[in-house]
Amino acid sequence: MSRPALLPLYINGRFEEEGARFDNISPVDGRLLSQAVEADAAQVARAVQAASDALQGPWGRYSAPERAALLHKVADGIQARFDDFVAAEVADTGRPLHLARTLDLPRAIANFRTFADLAVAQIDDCCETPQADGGLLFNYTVRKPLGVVAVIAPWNLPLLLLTWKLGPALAMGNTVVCKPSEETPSSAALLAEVMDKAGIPAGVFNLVHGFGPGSAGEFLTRAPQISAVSFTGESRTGSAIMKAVADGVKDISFELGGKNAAVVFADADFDTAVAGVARSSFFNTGQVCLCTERVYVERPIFDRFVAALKARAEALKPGYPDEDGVDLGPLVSRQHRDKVLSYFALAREEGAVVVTGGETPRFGDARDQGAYVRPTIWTGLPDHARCVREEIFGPVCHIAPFDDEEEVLRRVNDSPYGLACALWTQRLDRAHRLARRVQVGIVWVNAWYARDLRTPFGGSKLSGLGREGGRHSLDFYSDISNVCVKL
Ligand SMILES: NC(=O)c1ccc[n+]([C@@H]2O[C@H](COP(=O)([O-])OP(=O)(O)OC[C@H]3O[C@@H](n4cnc5c(N)ncnc54)[C@H](O)[C@@H]3O)[C@@H](O)[C@H]2O)c1
Ligand SMILES: O=C/C=C/C=C(\O)C(=O)O
Repeated sequence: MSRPALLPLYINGRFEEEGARFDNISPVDGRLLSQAVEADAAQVARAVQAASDALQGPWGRYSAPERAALLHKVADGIQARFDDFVAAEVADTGRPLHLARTLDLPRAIANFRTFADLAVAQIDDCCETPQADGGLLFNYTVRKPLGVVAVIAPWNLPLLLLTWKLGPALAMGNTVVCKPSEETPSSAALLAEVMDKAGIPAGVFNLVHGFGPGSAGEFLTRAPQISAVSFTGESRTGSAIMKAVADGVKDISFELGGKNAAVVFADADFDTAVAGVARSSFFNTGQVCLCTERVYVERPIFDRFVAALKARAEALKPGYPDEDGVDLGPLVSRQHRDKVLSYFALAREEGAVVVTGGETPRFGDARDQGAYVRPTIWTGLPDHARCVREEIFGPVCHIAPFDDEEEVLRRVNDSPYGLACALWTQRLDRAHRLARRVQVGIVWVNAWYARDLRTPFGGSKLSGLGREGGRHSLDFYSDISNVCVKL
C-alpha cells in the first residue's frame, strides 16, 4: 500500500518532515487522505524563534507598500492554484465543491488583498495642543508591528479563517506562527508552498501542525516570544488560551462560539425569510459560528413558517462534494458527528417535537462511513433546554413562537453567547430599534452572512474578545504609540 501524502511543517523558510505524524481522515467516506507532521515543543520553539529573528531581518525594514506588494503576490499565487486549494479544502471538509469555489477561495484571496490595501491607505492621528504659555504641543501616532503573532484557526472554514488573520497580521509588519486545526491541515500546507514561492522572507510565515492541549497549540500559546494570539474556535478553548497567556499579559483577539438567533416578524417577506433562515441554519452543514440555531417566529405565521422551513430542509440534498445539486456535505468528522447526534438524542429527552431530521442518512455506499447527518428542526422546547442554550454546531435549529418585540428581545438576549442575530421584517424602524438592543456583535436585517471586510467582526459575552475587520484589524495587529513634541 503506497504511503499516504505527508503534510510538512514550514519553519524558517524550510519544509520539515521530521516528527510524529497524525492521520487526516475524509469526513465523506472515512478513508485516509494524508498524514501531517505533529510539531513537538522543540519545533514550535524553533518556529517562534525564527519569527522573532525575522523581525530584525529584512522584513523589519519593509515599508507598508512593499509588504502589500508581497501579499498581493501571495494572493496571485493562491489564484494560480485555485483548483488545488479547492481540492484541499473539499478533501478535508467534504463540503460541496461549489461552496469552496464561491466562498472559501475568493475570501482567502480577498483577505490578503483587502488588508494589503488597507494597510497602505491607513493614515494615523495627529493634533496640536495650544499651551497656556502660548506654546504648542504637536501629538502624532506611531504604528509599529506587535511582533510575533500566534494564529490558531478552527476547522469549519479552514483557509478563510486562517487568512482572515494572516492578511492583516502580515500587512502590519508582524511575523506569524500559524497552527491550523488538526481536522483540516491541507489548505494551510498549500498556503506554505505559495508563501515560499512568493518569496516571503524566511521566518516571517511559519506553519506548525498539531493539536491543542499538550501539543503544538498549547506549546505555541505558551511560547515567551509571542506578542499576541489571534484565535478562532470554541469558547472553552479561548478560556484555556487566556490562562496560557495571562502571565505574559499577551494581546488576544478571540472569535468564539455562538448560539445565534433569527427573529421572523409576521410582516417579513415570507419566502425571503424562509429562504434566509434555511440558509442561516444549514449553510456549510451548520458549521459556521454565525449559523442560526434558535429561530423565533411571530405567532400569526408560526405554523406556516415551520411547515415551509421543514419543506426547505427536506429538499436539501446531502452527498458527495462533486455531485450535481448537492447542498450538504458531512460534518467535519465522525467525532463531531457523534457530538451532534448526542444533541439529537438529548432533544428527545428534553421533550422536543422533531419536525424533521434527527438522524443520519443511509446512502448504501462509502458515504455511510462518513459523518453525515440530516438537517434537523425542533419545536416545543422551553428556553432553558440545553438544546436551546448550548452551541451544537450542526445543521439544526429550534423554532419557537413569540408575541411581541419586548418578549422576543428578552429571549434572544437570554444567552451566554452574543455573536450574531438575523432580523426578518419589512418594518425597518423596528429593525433599527431592535438592532441596537440585541446583545451581539453582528446584526443582519433581511440578510445573513453578507460581509464587508471593512466592518467590525466579533462577538460579545462568551462569543469573543475584540473585533477584527477593517481598521479594527489594523489596530489589533499594531503596537500604537503617541509622540508629543513641544514646538
Ligand atoms: N466566532 C467565530 O468567528 C468563529 C468562527 C469559526 C468557529 N468558531 C467556533 O469554533 C468552534 C469549532 O471549531 P473547533 O472545533 O476547531 O474549535 P476548537 O476550539 O476545538 O479548536 C480551534 C483551534 O484551537 C486549537 N486548540 C484547541 N485547544 C487549544 C489549546 N488549549 N491551546 C491552543 N490551541 C488549542 C485547535 O487545535 C484548533 O486549531 C465552534 O465553537 C465555533 O463556534 C467561531
Ligand atoms: O464560523 C465563523 C465564521 C467566521 C467568518 C468570518 O470571520 C468572516 O467571514 O470574516
